[in-house]
Amino acid sequence: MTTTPAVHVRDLRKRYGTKQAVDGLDLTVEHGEIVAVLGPNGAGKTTTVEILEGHRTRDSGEVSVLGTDPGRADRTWRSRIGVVLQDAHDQAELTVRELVRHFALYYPRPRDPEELITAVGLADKARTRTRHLSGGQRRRLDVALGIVGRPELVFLDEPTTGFDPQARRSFWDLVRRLRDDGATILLTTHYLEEADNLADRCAVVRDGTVVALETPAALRASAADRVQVRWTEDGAPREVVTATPTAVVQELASRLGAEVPGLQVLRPTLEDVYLSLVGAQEP
Ligand SMILES: Nc1ncnc2c1ncn2[C@@H]1O[C@H](COP(=O)(O)OP(=O)(O)OP(=O)(O)O)[C@@H](O)[C@H]1O
Repeated sequence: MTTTPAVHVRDLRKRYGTKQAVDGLDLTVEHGEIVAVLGPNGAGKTTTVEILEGHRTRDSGEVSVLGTDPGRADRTWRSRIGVVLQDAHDQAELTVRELVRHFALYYPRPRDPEELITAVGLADKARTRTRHLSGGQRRRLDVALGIVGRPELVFLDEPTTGFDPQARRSFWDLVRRLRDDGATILLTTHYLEEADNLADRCAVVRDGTVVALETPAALRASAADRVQVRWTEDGAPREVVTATPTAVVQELASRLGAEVPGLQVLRPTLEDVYLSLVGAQEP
C-alpha cells in the first residue's frame, strides 16, 4: 500500500468571472476509502470534482490524484480513473451489452461485460437499446461504463438520482463491492442517507471550502448535546433539548409515572448536523 493519499488537494481555487466557485479547498482521500462530498447547490462540488478528473483547469492550489497532477495527466493515468457522469453516453441505438462491450475495448484489463451488466442489475436489459431504458436504468448503465476499466479511483456524480429505494440499496452494495475490490471512491450526493450508509468519511462543502471532513458517526456525535426529548404533560406537548436525555427521562418518569405520555427521544441525524453546517437556508 502506497503512503501517498489517493487524492490530495490543498488550497484549491477556481473563479468564474466574479464568482469564486472554489475558495481555498482542502481535501484528502486515502486509498480504499469511500468519501461523500456533500453541499448545497452551487457550493463548488462539481467544479472541484471536475478539476480532480482533469476535465477543468484550476486557478491555483496543489492537486494530486493517484500521485499525478490531473492538469498534466496522460492516457495511462486516465485509464486508472473511472468517471461516472450524468447521462455520459449518447449512443442511443446500441444495446446495453453492445455499449458495455464497446467501452471495455478501451482498457487493458477490463471487467467481464456480462458479469458487470449483472452486477449493476441490468441483466434482463442486456439486449435493450439504451434509448429505451428508464432514468434509473440509464444511471446504472453510466456506472457500468465508468467502472468497466477496473479503475483504481472512481468518481460518482450524484449516482443514485432517480433510483427507486430498492435500486439505491443494491447500488450501495455494488459500490461497497468496488471498495472491497480495492477501489477508492469519491461521490457527490444530495442524499444524506446515502452518505450515512455508504461513506467512510463525508466532506461537507460550503462556499467553495470544506467545512467538515469526518466520519458520519463523528459528525452525528458533534451534535450529541442536541438531543430532543418530547412528551405530553397536562394535555400539552412539551420539549427540551439536552445533552443528557437519560437524566431527563428519569426525572419525567419519577414525576409523571413509569409510562411518560407521548415520550420521544430524538437524536440528531446526519441531516440535522449537515443543515447546521451549511446553514438551513439553501439557495
Ligand atoms: N462554467 C461555469 N461558468 C460560470 N459559472 C460557473 C460555471 N460552472 C459553475 N459555475 C458557478 O460556480 C458555482 C459552483 O458551481 P458547481 O457546479 O461547482 O456547484 P455544485 O456544488 O456542484 O452545485 P450542484 O449541487 O448544484 O451540482 C456556482 O455558483 C455556479 O453557478
